[in-house]
Amino acid sequence: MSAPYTVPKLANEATWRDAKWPEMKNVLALRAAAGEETERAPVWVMRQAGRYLPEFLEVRKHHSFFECCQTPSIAAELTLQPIDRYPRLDASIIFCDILVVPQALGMEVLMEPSKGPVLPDPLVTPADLKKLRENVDVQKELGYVFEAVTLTRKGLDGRVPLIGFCGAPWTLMAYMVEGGGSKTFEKCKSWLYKYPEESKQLLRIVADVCADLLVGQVLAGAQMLQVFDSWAGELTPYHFEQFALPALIHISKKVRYSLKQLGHPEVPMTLFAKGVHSPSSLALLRPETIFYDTIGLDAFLDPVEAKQLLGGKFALQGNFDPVILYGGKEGIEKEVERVSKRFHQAGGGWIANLGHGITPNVKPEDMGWFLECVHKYSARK
Ligand SMILES: Cc1c2[nH]c(c1CCC(=O)O)Cc1[nH]c(c(CCC(=O)O)c1C)Cc1[nH]c(c(CCC(=O)O)c1C)Cc1[nH]c(c(C)c1CCC(=O)O)C2
Repeated sequence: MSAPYTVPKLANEATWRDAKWPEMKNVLALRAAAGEETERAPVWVMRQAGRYLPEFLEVRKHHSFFECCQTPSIAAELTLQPIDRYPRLDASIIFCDILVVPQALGMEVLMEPSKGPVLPDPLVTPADLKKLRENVDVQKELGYVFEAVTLTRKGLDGRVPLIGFCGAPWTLMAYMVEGGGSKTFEKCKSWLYKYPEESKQLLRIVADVCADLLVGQVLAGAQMLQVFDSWAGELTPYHFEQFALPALIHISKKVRYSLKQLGHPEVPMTLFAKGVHSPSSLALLRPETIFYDTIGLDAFLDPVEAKQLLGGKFALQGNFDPVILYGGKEGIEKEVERVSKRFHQAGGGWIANLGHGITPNVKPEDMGWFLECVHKYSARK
């Protein structure tokens, strides 16, 4: 039988075994990802390197967004900023963006200050699929991400584990077809109705690059992985199952297969499928069916209810409302206490996080207070 997946060709394929990484001082996040009920919840925050930090804005004054992503020394510096500022963070996430995958496929992506991402030449009909680069060489197109990961892992000096990530195929397809963000998702959703087979083909093309990007990050030093399906909630449960989910499973299976072929130990994988709330969709996300270890919840799910639908003794991640950070000291403390009780009741591993990214107007000291509260109230008595 032929191999089910093509393992990417990567520069550090032969050398990862020789890497001498600094000894880990804090592996709480890795333990929780393995399903362990840790003495307190490890905590990190989506978009923890971002515009709420003055030191981030200072760097951004001198470099464009994608220049930051593409220059390994800058990406590493930005990744380390929140870790240096907040000793209470228990994980680091590499500074990059989900849209580097459409770039690797040959699409132009601009980051416009008032609009966010813009793809000036989107995919309009399936005939445009031929514009995409075939057999993407991730080492060539995205080698800068791998370099940034290695530099960061060294710079972390074992303080906390490093998370690698990618966008999910459906979320990336949304950007590639809409040409940027959208309120209605009319164009990308109409592809699913008009061109179901070509949509699946596109999702598969994207998933292949995503998987290779994740494998490359692991060989370069990433210790955990997260897939961001930020627009999963725009789909009906039927379309989530038919389109988004098979592409997510393709990623987890291809990553696991490739790492095994390369002789690398497995790393925990988290799926963050934002807005997936229907009981039937959640029931599809059982780790044993989709091969992800941790399920990230957004703020609109109750951890106990979600756990009942998901079943099993595995880890949940989340799910504080990002607006908690505007709630004032007392408001933050009360809400952390309330949500912590729900996660304790849900049982299994818990990686504390927001239910979506931290927003630009948060005061850095409020983020610090939030982390302090998580340390206090997530402690199991
Ligand atoms: C949808 C999505 C994108 N990017 C990402 C997602 C999935 C998570 C989510 O749903 O928020 C993921 C992402 N983007 C960024 C990271 C870095 C790591 C981290 O700290 O979490 C991660 C994990 C940096 C970033 N990516 C972006 C910034 C800000 C841009 C700037 O500095 O000008 C940062 C720090 C830009 C970006 N990138 C994207 C958008 C919509 C925007 C503009 C809007 C916004 O800023 O929130 C696409």
